[in-house]
Amino acid sequence: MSRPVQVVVLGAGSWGTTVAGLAAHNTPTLLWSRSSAAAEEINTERRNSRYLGDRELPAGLRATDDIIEAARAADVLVVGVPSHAIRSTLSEISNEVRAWVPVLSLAKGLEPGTRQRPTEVIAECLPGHPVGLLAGPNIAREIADGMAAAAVVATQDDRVASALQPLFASSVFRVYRNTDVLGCELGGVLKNIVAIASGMADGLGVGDNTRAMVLARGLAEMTRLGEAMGADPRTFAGLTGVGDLIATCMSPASRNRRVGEALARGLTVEQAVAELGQVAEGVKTAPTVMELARDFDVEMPIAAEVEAVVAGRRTPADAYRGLRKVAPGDEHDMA
Ligand SMILES: NC(=O)C1=CN([C@@H]2O[C@H](COP(=O)(O)OP(=O)(O)OC[C@H]3O[C@@H](n4cnc5c(N)ncnc54)[C@H](OP(=O)(O)O)[C@@H]3O)[C@@H](O)[C@H]2O)C=CC1
Ligand SMILES: O=C(CO)COP(=O)(O)O
Repeated sequence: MSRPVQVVVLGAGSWGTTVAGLAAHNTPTLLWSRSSAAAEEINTERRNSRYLGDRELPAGLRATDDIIEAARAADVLVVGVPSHAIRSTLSEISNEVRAWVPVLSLAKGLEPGTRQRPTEVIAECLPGHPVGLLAGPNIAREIADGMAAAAVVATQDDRVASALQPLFASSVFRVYRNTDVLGCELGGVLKNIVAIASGMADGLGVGDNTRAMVLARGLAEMTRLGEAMGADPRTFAGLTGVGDLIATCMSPASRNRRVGEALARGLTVEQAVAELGQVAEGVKTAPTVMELARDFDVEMPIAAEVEAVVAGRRTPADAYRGLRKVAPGDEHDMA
């Protein structure tokens, strides 16, 4: 009789812990935290109080602070640390993960400096492994509370995604497949920038029409850059595109949206991030996205204003005044 698949999740933040909880309902799951106190709390109290409050974690979930033990145990490796920490985390275990173990990214940012997507960083750190991602409109706390949601496993080889789907799925967590890894990954990355713009709009007290305009034109920017980079434009109309955009721009729990709101309240970006105490990937990713927009010659006026605010060159109110100056052309064209 074959033994069950061992899932290992690296990173015990809000989403890493939640995904580990999903997997633990289906198969043995080990969660690595760099904090021994957090690992102990998960093992003894079945809670990760810093990130998920009092929510109870499944009994089958085990945690460790030993990354070598975790890497060696993995039949499936899930990378749940923020984008800027993927390379340093995987460099510790590059010789420890068995050949052919599939690796799934949860991250929704770009690596500063290299401009690489998480799956590209993973492929460099763990060459030869099938690499993909799990993404979609997935606010961690709602899923940890058992509310219904859907996500996408994206891998180039559809057979790998088919094998991974049931490890994370449940009666309330639907897992779809998509072979457009680039499009799915960019959707998750780019919606964070629009969510900062949406939070700024809410902080400035705009109405629902303005909010809808930011979402619709933000989606147009995401799709334009994605298509220019080689993604399938249809992907942006799906869960990892417009789906994640809506969830992140509307949810009071979204960290990127909350950063935008804090900026509109007059906080500096450093103060906004400190107030949050969790990762908001859009802050670090905004300048990198603008570099890509220039390289691929794509107009991204909303992302440009967000980048200017995050860099401290513009106030949120000025950014919104700036957006009003963009001449509206054909809806399907550039700006
Ligand atoms: N939260 C959500 O709803 C969702 C998040 N995501 C994405 O998942 C990724 C992780 O986010 P999330 O779990 O929410 O983030 P959190 O801020 O909640 O947690 C980050 C985790 O990564 C660890 N970490 C941070 N820096 C390092 C480092 N340099 N080396 C090793 N570990 C590190 C933290 O450890 P410590 O606690 O010790 O600081 C913590 O365990 C992000 O890319 C995010 O965009 C995707 C979908 C949903
Ligand atoms: O990606 C997310 C939901 O799908 C979480 O968004 P935040 O990182 O803004 O909280």
